[in-house]
Amino acid sequence: MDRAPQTITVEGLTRRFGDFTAVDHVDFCVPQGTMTGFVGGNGAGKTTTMRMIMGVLSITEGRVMWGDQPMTAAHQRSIGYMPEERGLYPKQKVADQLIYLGQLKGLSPKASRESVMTLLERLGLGERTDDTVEALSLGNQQRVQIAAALMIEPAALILDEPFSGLDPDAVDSMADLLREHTARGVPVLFSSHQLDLVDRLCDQLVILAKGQVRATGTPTELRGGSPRRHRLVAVRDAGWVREVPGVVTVDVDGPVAVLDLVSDSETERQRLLGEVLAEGLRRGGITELSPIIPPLSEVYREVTA
Ligand SMILES: Nc1ncnc2c1ncn2[C@@H]1O[C@H](COP(=O)(O)OP(=O)(O)OP(=O)(O)O)[C@@H](O)[C@H]1O
Repeated sequence: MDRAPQTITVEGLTRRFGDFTAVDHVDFCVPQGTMTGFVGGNGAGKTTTMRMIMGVLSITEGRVMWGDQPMTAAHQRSIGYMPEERGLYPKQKVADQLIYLGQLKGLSPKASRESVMTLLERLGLGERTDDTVEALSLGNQQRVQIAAALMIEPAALILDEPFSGLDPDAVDSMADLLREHTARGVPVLFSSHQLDLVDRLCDQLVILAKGQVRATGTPTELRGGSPRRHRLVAVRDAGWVREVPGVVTVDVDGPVAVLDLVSDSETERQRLLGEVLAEGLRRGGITELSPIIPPLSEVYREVTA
C-alpha cells in the first residue's frame, strides 16, 4: 500500500438525513504537513464530515480528494482514524489488543509489538500494557485509542476529539506525537471544543456552524491580521496619549491605557506605535506597550453568531 502523505481536499461535501442537511456543501483542505483544527458547536457536523472522509458514512453530494485523485478505500486504510465511538474491547489487555490491530493493518507480530510498546511508553502507559482496557481510567482509555490511530506510520490522521478527557501532560505528549507526524508531511485533521488548545496547536482552523463552513485560516488570519489594539503602561498618568494624532484611546486608567491604532495598513500602525513611543519618552517614560491579542473564542463567537 502506498503510504505517502497527501493533501486531503473536501469539495462541496454534503450529507442529508431525510430532510435534514447535517453537512451542507462544505469545502476545505487539510494540506500535507499541517495540523488543522476542526471546530464548531455540538451538532455542527464535524463527526459527520469526518465519517464521510473515512468512508464510514456515504456522501450525499460532493467528493473527497486524496492529492489529485478521488479518495479510495485503499487510501482510507492508510489513514489513522480515531472515531467518535471509541470501539476498544473492554475485557482485552491493552497491548494484546493493539498488537492484534497492528497485525490486521499488515505488521508482523514482532514489528507490531515493538511499535505498540514504543507508543504506549510515549503516551505514559508503559506500565499498564497488561491491564484490561476496562481497568483503565477514561483518560487512559483515550490514550490507548490514540495509540491505535497512530500505529503503522499513517499517511494522514483524522481524529475526532482526540484531546477530550486528557490531562495536561497527556495533551503535551499527544501534541508532540502529532507534530512528529506533521514533520514528515502527514496532514492532521482533529476536532475539538478546546479553543485555547486549538489556538496553541493548529496551523489552520476550519470553523463549522449548522453544517456550513463559516471561516478558515490560520489563527492570526482569523483574528484579522496583526492586532490593532494595544495596552500601554506609562511611568506616570497616561492621559497624554489622547493627544497623539491617529490613535484612538479606548480607555485610560491612571498610567494604563488601551489604544486602537485605527488603520488597516501594517506600515501605518507601525508608524503610530513609533509616535506613541516617542511621545511617551517625552512624557516621562513607558514600561509596557504590547498588542492585545483577542482570544480565539471571541473570533469563534463572531463567525458562528
Ligand atoms: N445517523 C444520523 N441520523 C440522523 N441525524 C444525524 C445522524 N448522524 C448525525 N446526525 C445529525 O447531524 C448533525 C451533525 O451531527 P455531528 O455528530 O456531525 O455533529 P458534531 O459537530 O460532531 O457535534 P458534537 O460536537 O456534538 O460531536 C446533528 O444534528 C445530528 O443530530
